[in-house]
Amino acid sequence: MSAELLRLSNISLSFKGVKAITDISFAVAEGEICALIGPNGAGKSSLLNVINGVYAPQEGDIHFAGETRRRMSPHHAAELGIARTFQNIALFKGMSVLDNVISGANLSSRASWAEQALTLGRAPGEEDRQREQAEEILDFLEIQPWRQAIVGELPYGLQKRVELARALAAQPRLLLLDEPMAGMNQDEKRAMSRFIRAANRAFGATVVLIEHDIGVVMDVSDHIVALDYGKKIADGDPDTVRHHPEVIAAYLGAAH
Ligand SMILES: Nc1ncnc2c1ncn2[C@@H]1O[C@H](COP(=O)(O)OP(=O)(O)OP(=O)(O)O)[C@@H](O)[C@H]1O
Repeated sequence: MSAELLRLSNISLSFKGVKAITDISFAVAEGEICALIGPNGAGKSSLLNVINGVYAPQEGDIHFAGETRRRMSPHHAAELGIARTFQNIALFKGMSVLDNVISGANLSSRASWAEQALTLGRAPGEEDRQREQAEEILDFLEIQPWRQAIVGELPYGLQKRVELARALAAQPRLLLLDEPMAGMNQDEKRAMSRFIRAANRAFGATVVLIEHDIGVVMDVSDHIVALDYGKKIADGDPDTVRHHPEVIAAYLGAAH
């Protein structure tokens, strides 16, 4: 069995006294694809925001790559190799596909921001390396034909793929994908699932994703954690979680 990359221990988070997450614990093994599922408002996005340091939980600890902490800044999370995509695409819409992907590489660059701005130190060689790597990722995700296209002018499904490319350019150890298939038709979802699986294998990135389409979730994930009203209701392999009575009741539409 693979080593643990991430473990959440007894995480609780509330907003002005309203509980979004209650006492959630689970572990993600290095190299796996883990899906967070649950109805609207179950706490899935909040949990991603805890993992990448945007929200500070009131209780609990996050263990990541050998470090344990209550919270970390988003900046530190990026340095540790945590990258993410967003429910509503967060790309530079007026820039080219290639430049967007290169901007993702900058997040993990060893040259400091000041060095890059002044093109001192490691920055010039770094720039070539980043461009080369960005081109490789564009090839891998089959978006090379649009490399010079302006992102905002591309169809939605392709923009989602560019966002995945940008996150991969940071060479993450942990990739957080918030609804990577949202708004896609079945063909686009199938293609995106294939790219996520391929990226997981080829780049060795562990993935935690949020997805509502249960068919896609069953197909793409090794491990599923189900939430309802901020609590964990099931945790295991897809087959176990699919047949869990609380999951059937809460998520798959049976009456409460
Ligand atoms: N910044 C915030 N301020 C106040 N309440 C919040 C905030 N973020 C989330 N919440 C609340 O926390 C709860 C969990 O929300 P969250 O967005 O994490 O759920 P979700 O499972 O991702 O839902 P969805 O599938 O609709 O995206 C909800 O009740 C939500 O209203």
